[in-house]
Amino acid sequence: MAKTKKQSGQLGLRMGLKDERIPKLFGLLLLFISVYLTVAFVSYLFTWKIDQDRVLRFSWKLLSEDAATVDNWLGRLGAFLSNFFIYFCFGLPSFILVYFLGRLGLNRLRRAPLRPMTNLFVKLMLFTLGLSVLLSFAFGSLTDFPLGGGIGDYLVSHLSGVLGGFGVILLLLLLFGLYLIFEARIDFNGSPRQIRNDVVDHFSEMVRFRGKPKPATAPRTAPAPAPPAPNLSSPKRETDRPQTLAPGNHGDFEIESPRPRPRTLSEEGREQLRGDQMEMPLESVGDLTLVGKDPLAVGGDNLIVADGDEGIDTSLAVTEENADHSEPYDPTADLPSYEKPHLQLLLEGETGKHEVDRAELEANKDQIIETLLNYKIEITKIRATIGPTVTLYEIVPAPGVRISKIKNLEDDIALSLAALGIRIIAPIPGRGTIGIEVPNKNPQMVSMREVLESEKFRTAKMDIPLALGKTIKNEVLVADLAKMPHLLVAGATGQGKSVGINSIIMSILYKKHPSQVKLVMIDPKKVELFPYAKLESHFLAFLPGQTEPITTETTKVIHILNSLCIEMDQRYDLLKKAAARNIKEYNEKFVARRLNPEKGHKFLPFIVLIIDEFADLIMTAGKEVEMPIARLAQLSRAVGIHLVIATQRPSVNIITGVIKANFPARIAYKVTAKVDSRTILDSGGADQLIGRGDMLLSNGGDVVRLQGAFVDTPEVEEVINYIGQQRGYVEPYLLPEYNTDEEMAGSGALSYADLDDMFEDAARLIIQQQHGSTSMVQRRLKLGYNRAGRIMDQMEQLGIVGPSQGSKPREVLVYDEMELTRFIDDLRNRS
Ligand SMILES: Nc1ncnc2c1ncn2[C@@H]1O[C@H](COP(=O)(O)OP(=O)(O)OP(=O)(O)O)[C@@H](O)[C@H]1O
Repeated sequence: MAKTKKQSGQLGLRMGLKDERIPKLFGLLLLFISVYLTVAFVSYLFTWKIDQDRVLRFSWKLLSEDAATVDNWLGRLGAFLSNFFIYFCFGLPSFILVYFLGRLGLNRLRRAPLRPMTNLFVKLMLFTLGLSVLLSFAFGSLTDFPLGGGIGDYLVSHLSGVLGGFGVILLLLLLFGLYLIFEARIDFNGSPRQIRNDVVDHFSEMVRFRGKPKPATAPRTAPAPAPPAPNLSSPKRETDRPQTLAPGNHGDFEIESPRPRPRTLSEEGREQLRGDQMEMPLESVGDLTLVGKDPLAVGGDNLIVADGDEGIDTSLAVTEENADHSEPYDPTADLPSYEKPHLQLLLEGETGKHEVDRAELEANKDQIIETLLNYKIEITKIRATIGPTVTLYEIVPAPGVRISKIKNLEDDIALSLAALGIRIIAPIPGRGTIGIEVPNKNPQMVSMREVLESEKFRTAKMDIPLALGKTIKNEVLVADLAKMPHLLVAGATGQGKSVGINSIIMSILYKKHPSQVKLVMIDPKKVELFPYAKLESHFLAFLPGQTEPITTETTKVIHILNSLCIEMDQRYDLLKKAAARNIKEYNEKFVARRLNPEKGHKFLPFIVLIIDEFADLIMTAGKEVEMPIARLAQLSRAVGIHLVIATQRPSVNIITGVIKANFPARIAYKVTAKVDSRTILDSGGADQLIGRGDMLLSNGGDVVRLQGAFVDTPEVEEVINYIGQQRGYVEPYLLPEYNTDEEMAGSGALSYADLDDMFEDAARLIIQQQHGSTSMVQRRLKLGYNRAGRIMDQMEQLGIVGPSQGSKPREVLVYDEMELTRFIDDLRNRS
């Protein structure tokens, strides 16, 4: 009994020490001390002359001597401590130590690992000493103030005795040089400007010191020009308005606050119209209701499908490491100086042009009513919602009127309204009303800039937010590509598809750091995406040895698609090892340092594959392209690989059943025939669009009409240049090597029949264990020495393991079992 009590007492003690409140308390105390000393030191700068005599006279007894008065703002303790540190120790650089105390306090409060603090302490201590010497040496004789403190003065007098004054200067320079080489690791190969930039970067980084140690494997970034200053001379559309961002905050959506642009009368009128909710009897003159809710926005945000990631088998043992709550891993730390593009690089939207005057509304409404009456369709109410390019008239038919009847009159109504692009939605899903969309006489262009600066986009907490355009209700629609999870874009030529692709890419570039998203670009037409090649060392991913980062040739495309499949398999493997269901969970674990990089774990960026025009690919390579696309589309969602594929040939031999089945989210621009619309959306509608970025977005059935955001090629180039000029990764993001069948066949003249019966088991074992040892195969599979040796040789011939290395195990060259299965299937098919 006594023993149990003792045990529980120990347990209590242990729990007490482990109690996370203790380091926090300690941290708070340190912070207090740091603030206290800062104030005392600052006060010392003003009061040192008055206080010094008293402090020196009383020494530490000052603290207990009530009669002694001092001027320091923090009393006798403040006077004593500041005198001690500044006068006796380090002079002005004492502030550096106070800074360190503050950092340590924060570190304890956050319960981050202590090791970086030790490093920081050593660094700052040396820096403090060096600075004390420098100050004493250079300015000590100019003032009575103890600039370098007692220690600085002592070292200077001692050193200058030994080395002479000039010797001290040389010594200081030597120390600085050593610091640059060993600590700042400055590369002296660059131009003087680059070296200077690197030094400045280093020191500013140190002062900012985020305490996030770079991962051991982090590539060192090459010296490159510092990020360019914001381009203040970027072109403006129409008006040359003042800058709206504070310098230095470019692209930082949180702090950027656009100045409200001057409103035009017509805009104000519109706003008011939109705000109004008027329901009037039909007979009255202005019997229009302007609604505030978008009846069509059945999609809206709902477009983003619920997060039902296809889970993977997580039964494997969890290999969690570093459960000691170290400081989170910061994927952006490899490129800390990267600045997202700022909004001034884009043109401002047109203003004052988009008038929808009341007369137009009334005329359209009257005509709709009249036309319907001609066909004996009575209605009880009509409401209008004005969008950027079209106005939606929502009508409530009189009881007893069949909806199909109205639907059949679509062409007649269009004819009588003498306008192109009438689209009838009968009924509007979930509302039981009928929608008639009529194009506005003066359509409004939706600029990329206004959608990017919208609150919705700026605050979007999505994995891959895409600001696609504005809905009929003039609301910016932001969709998450990660949840779509792939996007098929189609439309006749010249209707806005390329602009749409650019706006998708812009959304990503404006929101994401290069460590978070990688783009794989395929452009068989060779003209659309080539400007993005400049993002090679920032955002692009491609194959090793690929000279052009944007893939244009069909054979290379096949390689890259298969390589992405391998990347997908490898990612699944990593997820499985980490017992994570999807990339989000995986990265969360990695960031929390619960996955060990030494076991192959790494932060996984999202990968977005963009194919601008896949028609030619399907025509020339058929299944070879279609199959990997389908495989990726089916499986890649959970591992963060998303596809955006576009075509201007929306026919069934291009948008095949296989492709359609795997792309629930689709965008249709204007097409010429209803059948094309059906091919893309499974319904008509795209043939009635008006072009120039007018589009329908469908996600698993819901269809939303949008006016796509417009971004012009020069704007795109500005943004690309802004990013391209910044320092990038030394190593671009490379996809796994893909060996073609011929290459694999060359790896050995072995046929499937030649393989030992136990070959597959042995290969699986080796791959699972990632350990190429013959004796392990022997032992685990109960095989004789010779047979196991033969199997190993066969594996070597097939490139599964490397050559024998004497007594050491062979290198395992195949990473996961899926790859092995592919290997074996290929062999089997060939024989
Ligand atoms: N969102 C938009 N807002 C306003 N105008 C647009 C928009 N998108 C496209 N346009 C207009 O339509 C023209 C053609 O657009 P775009 O080049 O994107 O078409 P496309 O379908 O890609 O053509 P192609 O298939 O020949 O490449 C643009 O130059 C522009 O004038």
